[in-house]
Amino acid sequence: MKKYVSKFHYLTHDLPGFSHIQQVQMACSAGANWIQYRCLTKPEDELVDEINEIAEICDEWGATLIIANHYDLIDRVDAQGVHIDDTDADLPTIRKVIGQDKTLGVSAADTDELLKLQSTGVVDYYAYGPFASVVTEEPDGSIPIGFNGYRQLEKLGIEIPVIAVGGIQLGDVENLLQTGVDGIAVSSAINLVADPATKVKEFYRKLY
Ligand SMILES: Cc1ncc(COP(=O)(O)OP(=O)(O)O)c(N)n1
Ligand SMILES: Cc1ncsc1CCOP(=O)(O)O
Ligand SMILES: [Mg+2]
Repeated sequence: MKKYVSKFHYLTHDLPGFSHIQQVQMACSAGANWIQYRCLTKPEDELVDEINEIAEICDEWGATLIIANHYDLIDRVDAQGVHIDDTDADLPTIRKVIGQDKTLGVSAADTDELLKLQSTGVVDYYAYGPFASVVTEEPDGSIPIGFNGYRQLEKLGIEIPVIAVGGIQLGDVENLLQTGVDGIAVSSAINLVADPATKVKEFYRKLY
């Protein structure tokens, strides 16, 4: 079943003084229609409450909610899908756990990983990156893909939407879209600036 995947994925981030809930309120009210809750710090019981509070905000604004990694929580939260950052995860099992109706996105860092994901037949979109260096993370050895890397996608015969991610700034959007990617995912370029809501709107204006 082919599912709708937005051109713009807004990712929350663990930040002092700007909670995930505040981030989602900001993004939805600025027009974001696809929110990924990416919390790497909280225990499970706190996650469930926070995700359900965020789900209410998303419902109010008509935004899709994806949760990063915690697919095992899917029956306890009102989210429309899951993003898995580990390409080596047992994706067919994860698909079984979440069911056919939920969206399943997975990260890939090179073309071999993309092809491996494609061979599973259970993934709805690929997040391919990092595009450039990611300021909020310790270096993990990933080689930035850059515009040229995304231009190679056409030759690979990838049939599922590819979302560029990692270190994307507003000024990169036009050129990224010309490479053939289906969309972009952004966290830092929005969450770390003084006026994040204006930045969300600027990303939308570049994308549509
Ligand atoms: C849309 C999207 N892309 C990437 C990630 C996470 O990035 P990744 O580097 O694959 O994983 P971690 O840094 O979280 O280990 C994401 N969550 N969503
Ligand atoms: C944390 C992370 N690591 C690789 S992609 C990604 C998500 C967002 O990257 P950015 O914060 O640069 O938009
Ligand atoms: Mg990473």
